[in-house]
Amino acid sequence: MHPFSTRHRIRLVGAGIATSLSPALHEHEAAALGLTDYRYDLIDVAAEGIPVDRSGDALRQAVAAGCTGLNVTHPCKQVVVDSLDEMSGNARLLGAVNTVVVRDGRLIGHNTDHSGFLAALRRGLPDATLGRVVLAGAGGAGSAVAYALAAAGVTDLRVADLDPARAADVCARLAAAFPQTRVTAIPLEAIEANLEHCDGVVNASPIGMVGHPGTPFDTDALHPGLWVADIVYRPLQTELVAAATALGCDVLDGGQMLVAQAADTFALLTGITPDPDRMRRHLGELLADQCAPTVLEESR
Ligand SMILES: NC(=O)C1=CN([C@@H]2O[C@H](COP(=O)(O)OP(=O)(O)OC[C@H]3O[C@@H](n4cnc5c(N)ncnc54)[C@H](O)[C@@H]3O)[C@@H](O)[C@H]2O)C=CC1
Ligand SMILES: O=C1C[C@@](O)(C(=O)O)C[C@@H](O)[C@@H]1O
Repeated sequence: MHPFSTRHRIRLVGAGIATSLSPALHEHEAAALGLTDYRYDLIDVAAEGIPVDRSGDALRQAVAAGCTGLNVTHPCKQVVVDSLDEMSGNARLLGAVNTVVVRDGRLIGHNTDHSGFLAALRRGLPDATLGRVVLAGAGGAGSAVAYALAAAGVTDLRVADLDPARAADVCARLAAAFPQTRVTAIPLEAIEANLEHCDGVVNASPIGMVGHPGTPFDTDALHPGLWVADIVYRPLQTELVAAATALGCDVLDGGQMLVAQAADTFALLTGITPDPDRMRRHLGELLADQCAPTVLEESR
């Protein structure tokens, strides 16, 4: 029997997600593929007064109420891990989940943030030198980005987080999985000094997203030889992306990763491989509707 149903009730669990473009991206792609019974809705734990440490319960309640698959986002990706029945190898190694597949009532955690970032990096910055790279933010998405950077061949990765224990945890996990990559936790205030001798920098902290204005470090430390990636996509043109673009750096915005991780999640949930080019075009249209100038548009 085919393990995939034709009825899909997908939920995104997270806080402050009202402006997420995932519902539109998923539903548009489903319709284009002829999946007429595909709905993607939000469970905003902040708006619904659900404490973050109970987000795993929210996830199970959603499944009991008929939900057939989930995305999980900030700040729940690590918290929900203990509520799952099973995890993919990558998700277990990362200790973070952004996709939950439901099979016979069992909740199986996956992580498409790492495959999504890797695909985005390869597509958006194909010539990036992958020697020494600084990563700001080691939360749910940051740990996945760190994994992708090590998998891409970065030889010296320096990780900073507001919470130094998180940076140390990601470094410990990666050191075991990627012995060829030197992985070091650095203090937040050391980012600028480290950038001087780096090839690239990635922001995987929420700084720059709607509700978290600013940049994760002083952009005076940027230099034109540096490639700059930001995974924040609301807005696409973060202050960091704007400063790096103005300086002539090679830049990757968060839209590329958004599409790539959504495509990987869609395939896990439906068993059908979506068309990432169509999804990218649709994201461009959604952002144009919001009157946002996009680097994604220019790179199409
Ligand atoms: N483009 C895409 O497809 C994706 C985008 N994102 C975005 O990435 C951001 C982070 O998401 P998650 O990792 O899920 O959140 P999270 O809450 O799990 O982790 C955020 C981490 O950033 C750290 N942090 C906060 N301020 C910082 C600063 N100034 N410098 C360094 N670290 C700092 C926090 O301590 C925490 O460890 C969000 O804006 C989210 O929307 C996340 C996943 C995919
Ligand atoms: O964290 C993110 C971003 C996202 O939550 C969104 O905003 O649409 C969708 C999630 O799948 C992904 O892991």
